[in-house]
Amino acid sequence: MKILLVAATYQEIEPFIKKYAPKFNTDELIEIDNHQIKIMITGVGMVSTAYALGKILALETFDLALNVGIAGSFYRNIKLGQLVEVREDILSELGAEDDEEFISLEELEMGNVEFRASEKIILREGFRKVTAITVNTVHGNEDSIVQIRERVNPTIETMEGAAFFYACEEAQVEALQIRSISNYVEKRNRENWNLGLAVKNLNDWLINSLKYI
Ligand SMILES: O=C(O)c1cccc(C(=O)CC[C@H]2O[C@@H](n3cnc4c(=O)[nH]cnc43)[C@H](O)[C@@H]2O)c1
Repeated sequence: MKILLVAATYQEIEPFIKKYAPKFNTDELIEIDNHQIKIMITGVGMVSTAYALGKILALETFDLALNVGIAGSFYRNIKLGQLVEVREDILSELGAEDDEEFISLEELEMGNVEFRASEKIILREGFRKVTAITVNTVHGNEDSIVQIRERVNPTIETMEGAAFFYACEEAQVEALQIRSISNYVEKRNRENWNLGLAVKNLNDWLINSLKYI
């Protein structure tokens, strides 16, 4: 299978790159068992993700695009360092304010804001399946966290996932998204993040289990 492995930053998949592509360059095709894997680092956020994906998917075909990275969880029953599989991802900020109310782009009949993972490619791991939102501004304020929980009730949030699914849907490429929880969505406190554990667990999975897809 030809797989496009997509991460926002080099650091999130550094252990995997150091093991399989120590002289990492973006054109390299890595061979792991029966797979050929191309790595793409998009930069943080929806705009850079959509641009990077749009560019490569216009030129090359892939059997699967796999978006990996860290994420924040709205739920404390998901442990820091736990891997989750995003099945549905929502562009929760795309719409209009109507005084106290929010009207989504979908309700405005101007486009889709919900994107789904591939139904065809099923991972053997029993990762918790979650609904994500994709945001430009990481939630870090108690009032805005209450509001988004009431309006959407997402399980996790990232800054890229829905843009990734959107680009893959447009290019008709099967897409999966695996995230490792680095922090809880709460009033901003970077000291509570466990980036090291999240990156380690994500990369242990990539190194040991990518071959089983
Ligand atoms: O220090 C900050 O306040 C801050 C603001 C914006 C971005 C960051 C990052 O560290 C990049 C986040 C990176 O990881 C994903 N991520 C991880 N946790 C969250 C979250 O709670 N909410 C949204 N995204 C998150 C995200 O996909 C980025 O790629 C720090």
